[in-house]
Amino acid sequence: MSTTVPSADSAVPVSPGLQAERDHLAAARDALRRMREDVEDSELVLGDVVNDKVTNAALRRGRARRLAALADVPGAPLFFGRLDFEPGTVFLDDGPDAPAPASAPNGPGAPAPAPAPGDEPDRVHIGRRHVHDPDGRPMVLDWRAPVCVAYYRASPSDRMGVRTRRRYGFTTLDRGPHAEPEAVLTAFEDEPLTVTPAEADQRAGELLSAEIERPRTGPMRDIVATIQPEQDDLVRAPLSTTLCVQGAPGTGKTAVGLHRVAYLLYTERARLSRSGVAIVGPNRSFLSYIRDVLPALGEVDVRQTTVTGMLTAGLPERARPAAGWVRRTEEPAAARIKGRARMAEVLRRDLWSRLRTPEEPVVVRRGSRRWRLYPEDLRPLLDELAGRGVAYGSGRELLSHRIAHAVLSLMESQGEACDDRTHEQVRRDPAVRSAVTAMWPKADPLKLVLGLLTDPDRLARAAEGLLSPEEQAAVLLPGRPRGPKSARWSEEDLALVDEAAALIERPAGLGHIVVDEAQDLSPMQCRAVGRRCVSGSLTVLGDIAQGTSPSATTDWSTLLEHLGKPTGHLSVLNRGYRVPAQIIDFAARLLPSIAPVARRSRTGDAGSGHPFAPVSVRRAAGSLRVTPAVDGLAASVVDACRAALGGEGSVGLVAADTDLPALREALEAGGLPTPLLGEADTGPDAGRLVAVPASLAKGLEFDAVVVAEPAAIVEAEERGANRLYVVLTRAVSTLHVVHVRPLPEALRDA
Ligand SMILES: Nc1ncnc2c1ncn2[C@@H]1O[C@H](COP(=O)(O)OP(=O)(O)OP(=O)(O)O)[C@@H](O)[C@H]1O
Repeated sequence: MSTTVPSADSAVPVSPGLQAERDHLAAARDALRRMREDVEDSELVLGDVVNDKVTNAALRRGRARRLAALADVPGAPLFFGRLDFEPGTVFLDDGPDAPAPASAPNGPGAPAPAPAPGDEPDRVHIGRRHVHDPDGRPMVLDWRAPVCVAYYRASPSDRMGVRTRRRYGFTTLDRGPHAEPEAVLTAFEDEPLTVTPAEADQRAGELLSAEIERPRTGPMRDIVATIQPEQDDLVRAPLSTTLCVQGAPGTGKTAVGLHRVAYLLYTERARLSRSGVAIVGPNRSFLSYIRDVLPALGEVDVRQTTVTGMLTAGLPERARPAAGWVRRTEEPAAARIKGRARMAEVLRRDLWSRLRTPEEPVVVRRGSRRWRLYPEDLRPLLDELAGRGVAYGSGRELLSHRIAHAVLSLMESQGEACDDRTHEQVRRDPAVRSAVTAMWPKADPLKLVLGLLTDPDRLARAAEGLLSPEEQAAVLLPGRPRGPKSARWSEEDLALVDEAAALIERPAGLGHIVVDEAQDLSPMQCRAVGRRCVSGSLTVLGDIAQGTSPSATTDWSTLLEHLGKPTGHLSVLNRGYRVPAQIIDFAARLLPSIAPVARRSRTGDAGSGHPFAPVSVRRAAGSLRVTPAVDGLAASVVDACRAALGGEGSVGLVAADTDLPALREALEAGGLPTPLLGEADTGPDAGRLVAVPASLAKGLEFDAVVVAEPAAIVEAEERGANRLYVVLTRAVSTLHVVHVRPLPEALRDA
């Protein structure tokens, strides 16, 4: 049975069922407001002695966080679904006060018993936040609660105790510039789980397509109302599991990663709020695109960064070049060499080659007496420590203790009384300190890498047997930088700096890291991410066919090894949600050349001939147009963009980075000023039409995409054909390819 009232207009009569749901929504909103007020009114100030001030500040931060987590989500209803369970499945008695364990009383395929008169179901509304009434009775359950699993996974063949699943349609009312938009329920659809599996599939498919095709106007939105069973499996995998997800374009990898973070924070909040969680994405435009998803799910405390952002966060601000840490793009060949894992050994050798065996004795004066340690006494101390596998930085400290201990042994053998104070005094004695500095010099990661990459002889010593002379020449830094601040670092250099920093002092660990577009990480970058997660776990998301970096991986198991998680569990997502079949079939023609099957990793076959191709869940007639630009590229692109703006939602014009300026000028001249993605203050929500350099298209999507001159995108870089594959798979509804030059061979005759 389904009820649909397509309008939010109060003049249109609504069915009693829909009215009841609207009333419940209004009551839940009131209850959430009261929950917020309770937090706002909570007493914070304990006093003004110093300790209390510290505690107060922490309490204030905690309160701000709780308030942010209790914020209503403007434009989205507080609940998106409802489950009617068999009576007694969820609640112990006849009310929602006492939840029972969420076990499924009916085994897979068990028929639904016919409801007896008065046989009221256990009813739960499901939303992004938990909301309870003033008596503590749940009005909306958080989607992450165990009982809500059934919303995503129950099916006619395994009902999990559910009689009926209800999904809501809503519309967002714009309340003017000074008020938040308001979500109004306009419809609901009931899915009895007593139908045949085929009927259920068809109905669920229609709902899903409607949700995916809802026009986009801004940053990515959550998919919490329509997470699919294969996605839910990954979202709810336990924290201890490191997951690696190979997924073709638009299969929901990013969405899964973000929802998994929200889920883990719900189930393991205490552990993860101590250790921290981070999301690592390919670039700042992507981060800006995904920025609203976690806050919409009530999670406001997750760091979202790029790999380089993560690696440079701990570097001293005073050493930061004025133009930013990354000032140079590495040539592909040099990038590959610098990205290889063996660079870690080059750095290790260079760092530890700084140890010096002493040539002079250490002489400690105490009163009228002098205590001497000779080089032959000191050398074993140095060798023993160097062989123990300690971090370089802590070795200095340990050496000073060893030397003090040896001096104290001498003193005691001569009848001197020694205690801990004597040990500390000897350890801090200037003679001991300067011996330590001579034997175990201080090290700074930036200076170490700078020194190594600007001194061919030093590099040759460290790289012997690891890098050929040509490879050594390729990794040297350009120019003659005087110090770290004037060096022109590349992203690959900064991964080396991070390796050096970790050799000196091990970095603090995080509880969980999600790495998106992980196929592009070099082995050295993987090591950098992995060492921040030694005792935590990772969610590694990517697509081998979308690898565009010089070091892009061709094999997930190797990448997992570099991340330090060789037993990570590999899963494949192959149901494509974003891109209609006509478009994905067109783009997938590139796959045999960009991701030859011989290079496939342990993935399953998607069923469409290539292991990395998705099977689209949607077909959309007329979604693909490929047209030669008869009036020249710019004029045709302007026409294509104008036509795309005739439809609903967002429009992305994607072209080779160097082609974009001329195209933007033509658009401006044609009355369509088009902001550039990545420009200050322009995110994907800057306007309906945005110009996207091909190099920044990864991970983004638009309702309509215009791609200008594929040949130029292919030519722009070494893995340009992979880049083109990324670019061609950004469209949700329509893709229009405009070209003057011949298309890449695989795409001809479209
Ligand atoms: N279960 C779902 N319900 C509704 N929309 C979905 C679902 N799964 C994915 N989508 C939508 O499909 C689109 C693609 O999702 P997402 O960006 O997570 O895919 P991806 O695998 O990371 O793609 P790419 O590799 O191309 O970056 C998004 O708009 C997302 O909201």
